[in-house]
Order: sequence, then C-alpha cells, then structure tokens
Amino acid sequence: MTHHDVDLARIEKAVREILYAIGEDPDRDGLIETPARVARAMAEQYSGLGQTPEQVLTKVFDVDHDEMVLVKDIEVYSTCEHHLVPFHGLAHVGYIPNARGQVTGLSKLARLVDVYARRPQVQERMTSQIADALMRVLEPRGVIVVVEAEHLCMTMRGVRKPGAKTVTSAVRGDFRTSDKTRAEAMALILGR
Ligand SMILES: Nc1nc2c(ncn2[C@@H]2O[C@H](COP(=O)(O)OP(=O)(O)OP(=O)(O)O)[C@@H](O)[C@H]2O)c(=O)[nH]1
Ligand SMILES: [Zn+2]
Repeated sequence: MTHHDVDLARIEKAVREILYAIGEDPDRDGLIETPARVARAMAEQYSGLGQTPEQVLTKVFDVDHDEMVLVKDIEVYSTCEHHLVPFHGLAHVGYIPNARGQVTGLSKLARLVDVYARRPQVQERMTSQIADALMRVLEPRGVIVVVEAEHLCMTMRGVRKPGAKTVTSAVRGDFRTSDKTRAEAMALILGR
C-alpha cells in the first residue's frame, strides 16, 4: 500500500509547540520522543489521504452470483475533522453484483472503508464516499453502506453523552429504488 507524503518533521515541530502551549515540558523524559511518535501515528491515522479506491478494489472476479453480498460488522476507526478526536464503530457494506456477476474480494470492502476512514472526516461524508466509490469501481446494481459509531468528541468532552450512537446510511441503485431490497439488507445488518 502506498504511503503518501506526510511531513513527519513538520508534525513533530507542531506537537512540540502544542506541548509547550498546554504548559508541559517537551524535554522531560517521558515526552522527549512523543513528537516523533505522534508523527508516526498520524501518518498511519491519515494514510487514507494518499489512497484511492481503485488501489484497493483490485481483485475483481467473475462469479455466478448476482444477488446481495454483505460484509457486516467491519470495525472502523476514524477521526472527527472538527476536534481531531476519534470516532469508532462498525461499518456494514453490501452490494448487488452486476449482470456479469463481477464481485471483489471480501477483504477489499474492509480496505475500502479504511481508505475513507483514515482521513479527517465527518461520518456522513465517509458513508457516502464508500458507497460512491463502490458504485464507480465495481459498477454493481446497487450499494448499501451503514455506519454506526460513537464519537469521542461527544463522550469524553463537550456534551458528554457516552453510549450515544450515530447511525448513517447511503443507498445507491437497487437499494434506493426497491423498498424490498433495502429492507432485506437492513434486516441482515440489524439481525445480530
Ligand atoms: N454531522 C456531524 N457532526 C459531527 C461529526 N463529528 C463531530 N460532529 C459535531 O460537530 C459539531 C461541531 O460543533 P461546534 O459548535 O463548532 O464545536 P464545539 O463548540 O466543540 O461543539 P460541542 O461538541 O457541542 O462542544 C459538534 O456538534 C459535533 O458533535 C460528524 O461526523 N458528523
Ligand atoms: Zn468532533
């Protein structure tokens, strides 16, 4: 997987500044390596910025299956772009292959989620970006993406409502036009 050019030195410098600004001593023992660690962690946390869906949705097989494929309970960690704190939860990604029966590797759906999760995000945009990318690359008859997540900016700070879940969905193609198809997918997603 390609790593985009994160400016590690610049992050280190900024983190040192932040430590000063909160009244810490960035040169004390425990913090001396922190700016470099944070830079490496951020390179990973935001690695999706350097990736495209085409890079991860590589394996496309022709199989004799033109009904729903759903991968549910994909663990997702992202970062709220307003506070740069995590939101995390589950993503469910389903699609109906086109008439040629073109499907992708199951793991690629989880990789696709990460392409958009590993960026500064809002949950709504992440959800629709995953759906639109899948529609574009796989040209399926329809896509459904449901994300349920807890936002740390709502639990550890601010309004402080631990347990509050935000649920977002994006439906395209057959899932949008057919109530029955959408209901079938939702029953599979919610049936735990
Ligand atoms: N729609 C949406 N809002 C989000 C998401 N993540 C965080 N937020 C919200 O973004 C809003 C930012 O509100 P502001 O009033 O600008 O910031 P704030 O003063 O820190 O707000 P509080 O969180 O209410 O303390 C908050 O209501 C957050 O809950 C997201 O993924 N989608
Ligand atoms: Zn936030």
